[in-house]
Amino acid sequence: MSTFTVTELPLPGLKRLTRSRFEDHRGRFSRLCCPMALQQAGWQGPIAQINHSVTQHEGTARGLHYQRPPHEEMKLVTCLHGRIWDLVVDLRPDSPTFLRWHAETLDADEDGSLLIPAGFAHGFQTLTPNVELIYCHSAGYEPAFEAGLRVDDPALAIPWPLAVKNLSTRDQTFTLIESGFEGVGR
Ligand SMILES: Cc1cn([C@H]2C[C@H](O)[C@@H](COP(=O)(O)OP(=O)(O)O[C@H]3O[C@H](C)C(=O)[C@H](O)[C@H]3O)O2)c(=O)[nH]c1=O
Repeated sequence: MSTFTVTELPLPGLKRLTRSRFEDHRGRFSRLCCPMALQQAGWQGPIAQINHSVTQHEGTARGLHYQRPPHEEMKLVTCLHGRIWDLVVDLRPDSPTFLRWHAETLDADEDGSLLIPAGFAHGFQTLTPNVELIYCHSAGYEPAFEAGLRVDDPALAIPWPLAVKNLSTRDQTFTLIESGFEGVGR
């Protein structure tokens, strides 16, 4: 069984993975992540950490987060319950799509995951109540290297599908992108 099919997305290195599923009279089974298949899809480094988040209310946004070098990280984001609008911003200063964003809808009843290269900010908005996500990270959590962008930054002009709700204080207080913003190059 091939683990997943890979769809290239408009920002270089960003991919949608669609898992193969086994279904029978009991339900369904799919392989969530497998180092060899992930590497073939472009994953670099270990699976250093796996995180789980639960978000109760529809319209909640979390993000836009990234870790600065040398702790920048790849992420594999999968929705286990509910539906989200999952968004990334390309922060690689040498990228032809620097500061461009792209979003994908991830639904627990489908089999998609978003494979996000290092050098991207990531965030999402819940489109249903009771959303559960699982994240694979290629680097461990380094709070001193955590950074973020504002979900309402006019430089990004992100058209969130719903009115944004329930931002954390931290997410409300990131600084806005100013001219000369250099992204997260090494
Ligand atoms: C990421 C992380 C966080 N934490 C602690 C720090 C806070 O005390 C608490 C919640 O963290 P945070 O507010 O950053 O959680 P989210 O707002 O859901 O952010 C996450 O979701 C956005 C959309 C992402 O892309 C990030 O991977 C991730 O930071 O867990 C840890 O102890 N370990 C960790 O690896």
